[in-house]
Amino acid sequence: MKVFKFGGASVKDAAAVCNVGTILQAQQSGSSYILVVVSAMGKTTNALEQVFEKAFHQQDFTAPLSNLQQYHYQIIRELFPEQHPVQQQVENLFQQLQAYLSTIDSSDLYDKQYDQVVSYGELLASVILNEYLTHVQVPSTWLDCRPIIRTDPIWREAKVDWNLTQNNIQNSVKPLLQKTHVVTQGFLGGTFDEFTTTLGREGSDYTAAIFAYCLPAQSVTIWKDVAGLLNADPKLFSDTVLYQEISFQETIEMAYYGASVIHPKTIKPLAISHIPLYVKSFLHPEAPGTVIHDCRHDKIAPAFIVKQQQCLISFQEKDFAFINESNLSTIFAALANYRFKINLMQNSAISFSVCTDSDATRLPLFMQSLQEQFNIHYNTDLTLFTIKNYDEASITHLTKDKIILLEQRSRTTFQFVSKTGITVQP
Ligand SMILES: Nc1ncnc2c1ncn2[C@@H]1O[C@H](COP(=O)(O)OP(=O)(O)O)[C@@H](O)[C@H]1O
Ligand SMILES: N[C@@H](CC(=O)OP(=O)(O)O)C(=O)O
Repeated sequence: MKVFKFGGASVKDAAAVCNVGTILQAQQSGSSYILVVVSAMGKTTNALEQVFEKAFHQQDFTAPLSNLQQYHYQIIRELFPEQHPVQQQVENLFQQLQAYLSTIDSSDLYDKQYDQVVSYGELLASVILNEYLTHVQVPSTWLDCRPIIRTDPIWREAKVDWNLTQNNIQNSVKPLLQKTHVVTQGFLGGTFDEFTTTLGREGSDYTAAIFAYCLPAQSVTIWKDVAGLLNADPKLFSDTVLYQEISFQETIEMAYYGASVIHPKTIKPLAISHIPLYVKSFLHPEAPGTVIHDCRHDKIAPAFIVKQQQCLISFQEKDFAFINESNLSTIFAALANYRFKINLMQNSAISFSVCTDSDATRLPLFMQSLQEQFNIHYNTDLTLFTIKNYDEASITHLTKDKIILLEQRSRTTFQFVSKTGITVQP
């Protein structure tokens, strides 16, 4: 049993959906079926976020919702003959979404209602892909993952209940995979009282790992618009190098530091169950791509990782007290309380600095909660650069012309926070 994950870029239009069909047709062996995890088409999740934002603030969301409808209808028109039943299914989903949007209550939980709305991207994509596969005679069954992937109600960042989820997958998904491919949604889960949850933005890679761990699968393949795992994002750096083979450990660290090609939570379930992860190009499916698995490296090309929209905050006790375990625990408790992840930290005698993702809503509240005890200084719009497996040449190359506010180096990793960013290549 294998798991394939197709992200937004791989199903962004009708031609892309056809290409997914071709990839699956090439896999048909008759005896081994594939669990297919699909994300929302193209930039649908961003568009649904905009629709939700307007609905929550009681603003008119008709135009962005209608654009989203037209986008999906256009894809269907190009893929299916007229009067195909998929049309009704997609219409039903849009009607359900519209009905939910009309009940949105600004005085109720933002994050909970957000999850109910953005989940429609994956529901639409999975219905369309499943119908398309059936249409081109690839045996396939649609699966609603929400009663299967059981989570807690931490909206937008739900935690998986592994025991329940594994039981569900063993009892209801494994038997299905004896007969057909199964198409399901990435990114989504469900609570015991049947509310939809999401696993964190870009969380469909993680969904693939959850299914793979629980089946267990022989491998996971995530299909991307790049040749595989590269030593840098090709949108930010020229002359990137493909890792043909790389260890789970190297990859988990790259994902943690911000290599957005793989969601950071994806690696752990695969590493502990020794399930190889292939990163392959949906544009060149015949190319080998990258295999991430149990292996050792003597030497590996330095990896350049960039995290944008960073904030560097420094704290000093008002009475010049030393930084110690007690005031650090106060700062850490506030970071946890406001759900800030520490991307880098450093302390000196009387000052503690932390680099986190900027968040215009939570940042002021977080700082307010500490301002009685600490003098707080901060800079926003910063970039955190990381070089894994650095050499001196790579440091010289990357730090050239940068205004550096803080830097740190360990035996393998060099990081700095910079006022100078990096531009996306056209
Ligand atoms: N180290 C890296 N190797 C390859 N791609 C990377 C890397 N870091 C960032 N990326 C970016 O990740 C993108 C693919 O991931 P993503 O957009 O999340 O795909 P999808 O949403 O289709 O699953 C690439 O287009 C590339 O710009
Ligand atoms: N659609 C969700 C989940 C996801 O993982 O998408 P993608 O595979 O396209 O990154 C998001 O955009 O966050």
